[in-house]
Amino acid sequence: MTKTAFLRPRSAPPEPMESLTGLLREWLPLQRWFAGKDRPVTDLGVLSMTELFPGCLHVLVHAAHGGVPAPGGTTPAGDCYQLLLGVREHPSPRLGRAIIGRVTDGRLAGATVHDALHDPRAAQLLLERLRRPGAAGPLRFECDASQQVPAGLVPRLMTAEQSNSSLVYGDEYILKVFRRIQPGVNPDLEVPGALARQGCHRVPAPVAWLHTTYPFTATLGVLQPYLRDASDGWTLALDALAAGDDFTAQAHALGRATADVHLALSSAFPVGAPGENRRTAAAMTERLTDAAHAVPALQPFVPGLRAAFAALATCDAGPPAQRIHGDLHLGQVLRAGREWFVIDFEGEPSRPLSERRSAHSPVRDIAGMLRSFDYAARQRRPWRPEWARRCREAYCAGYAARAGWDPRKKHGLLRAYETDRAVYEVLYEARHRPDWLPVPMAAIERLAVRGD
Ligand SMILES: Nc1ncnc2c1ncn2[C@@H]1O[C@H](COP(=O)(O)OP(=O)(O)O)[C@@H](O)[C@H]1O
Ligand SMILES: O=P(O)(O)O[C@H]1O[C@H](CO)[C@@H](O[C@H]2O[C@H](CO)[C@@H](O)[C@H](O)[C@H]2O)[C@H](O)[C@H]1O
Repeated sequence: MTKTAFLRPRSAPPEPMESLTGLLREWLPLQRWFAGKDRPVTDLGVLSMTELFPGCLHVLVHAAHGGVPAPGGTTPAGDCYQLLLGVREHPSPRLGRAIIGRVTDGRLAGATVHDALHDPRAAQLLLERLRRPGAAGPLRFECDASQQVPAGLVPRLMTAEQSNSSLVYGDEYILKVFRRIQPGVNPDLEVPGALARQGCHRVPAPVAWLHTTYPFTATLGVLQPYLRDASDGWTLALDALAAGDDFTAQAHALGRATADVHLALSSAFPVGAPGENRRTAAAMTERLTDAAHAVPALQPFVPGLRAAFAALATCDAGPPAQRIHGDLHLGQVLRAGREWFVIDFEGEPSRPLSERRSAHSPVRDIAGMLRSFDYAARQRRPWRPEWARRCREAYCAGYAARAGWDPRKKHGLLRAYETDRAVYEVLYEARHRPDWLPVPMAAIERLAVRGD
C-alpha cells in the first residue's frame, strides 16, 4: 500500500470469524463507546479503509442491528464507528488488551490487529499528521494556522469512562477521537470554534482537527489545549460531599459560567423564537413513550410524567431557543485555577446530529446540571437531598446574576426539562450502567409523584 492508499470496500458475502470483519464484530460490542449494546450486531461491513501510515489503518465500519431500531427511535438500525487499527505480523506483548486478534482470512491474512490508540508510536504519528494540514485518501487534516503544536509530545490514552477515546499529549493538548460517526460537522468542533471567535474564554478552542470526505463528510477528531491542573465538577462535588463541605460557592460560579457560555452561543449562532412549548411537550411525551417501552420500570410513572409535559404546553414562552451545550452535567465542566471551563459540546450521544445542532431552550442545559447535583448527592449513603437542593439554588442564582433572568421563576419549564432529562438518563443507564439505574429512577418517582 502506498502511504495514502485508500481502499474502497468490496461488497462480499458474510465473512468467517477469522476475517477482519468477523473479529471486529466480536470486539466492537465490548467497547465502552459502542452505542448499540442493547441490540445484537447482525452484520458488520467496512465502509472505508485508508492507510494512515505504515502499519496503521484508518477504518470506518458500519455495525448493523438487523432492522432493530434503537429504543427512542433516534438512531437508525445501525451505526458507523471510527477505528484506528494497528497491523503487525508479530505484535508486542505490551499491547496486551489492545489486541483484537489474528486475521487468518482475507486481505490482512497473517496479521494481528490491535486498537492503535493504545500504541504510543501510532499516537505520536497521528499527532504528526495533525500538526500540518494535508490529506490521506479521503481523510483531511486541518489546523488553526495561528497555533504551533510542538513536535514530539509524549502521548497517553485516557482511561476515563468516555463515549469516545481521548489521547493526551505531553499534558499540553488533548485529542478526542470520535467513535460513533454521523454525517456532518460535529458540534464539538463547530461550537468551540465559534465560541473562540466570539472571544469566549470558557471553552478550550480547537487547534487541529480531522475529517473525512468518504463515505460521507464527517468530523473524526479534534485537538484542543489540555487544561493541565483541572478537576472535573463531578470529582469536586463528590470530594465535597465526602468531606461534608459546602459546594454552593462552586455551584454559584458554575451557574455564572453556564450563563456566559449561553450568552456567547446566542451571539455566535442564530437565535430562534421563544420556546415553542407545545411542540417541545409533544416531542418529550413521545420520548417518554419510547423510553417506557424500552425500560418497563418507567411504566407506572408515565401518567405523572406526562402531566409535567402537558403543563409545559400551557406555560408562558420561556427564553428564546438558541444553540446550547445539549448534555450539560458535572462531568462536562472543569475547574482550573479559579475558573470553570465547559467541554464536550457533542450533545446527548443518542440524538441525531441534526437535532443536536439545532436551537433549543437554554433551560435544557440548566435542567441537565440540576439533575447532576442530584446524581452526586445520591452517591453517598445516607442520601443528601439538602446538599443537592442548596447547590441547585446556588447554581440558578449564579445563572440569574449573569443572564438577567432567573430559571427558578420558570418552574413549569424547568420541571418539564428536568423530567425529560431524567427519562433520557433512565435510558442511558439501562443501556450503559444498569447498576446506576436507581439514581434517575429516584428522580422519576419524585417528579412523577410530587412534581417538584
Ligand atoms: N481540554 C481538556 N483539558 C483537560 N481535560 C479534558 C479536556 N477535555 C476533556 N478532558 C477530560 O477528558 C474527559 C472526557 O472528555 P469528553 O469530551 O467528555 O469525552 P467524551 O465525549 O468521550 O465523554 C473529561 O471528563 C475530562 O476529564
Ligand atoms: O459521555 P458523556 O459525558 O457525553 O455523557 C453521557 O455519560 C454521562 C455519564 O458519564 C451521563 O451522565 C449521567 O451521569 C453523570 C455521573 O456519572 C451525572 O453527573 C449526570 O448528571 C448524568 O446525566 C450522561 O447523561 C450521558 O449523556
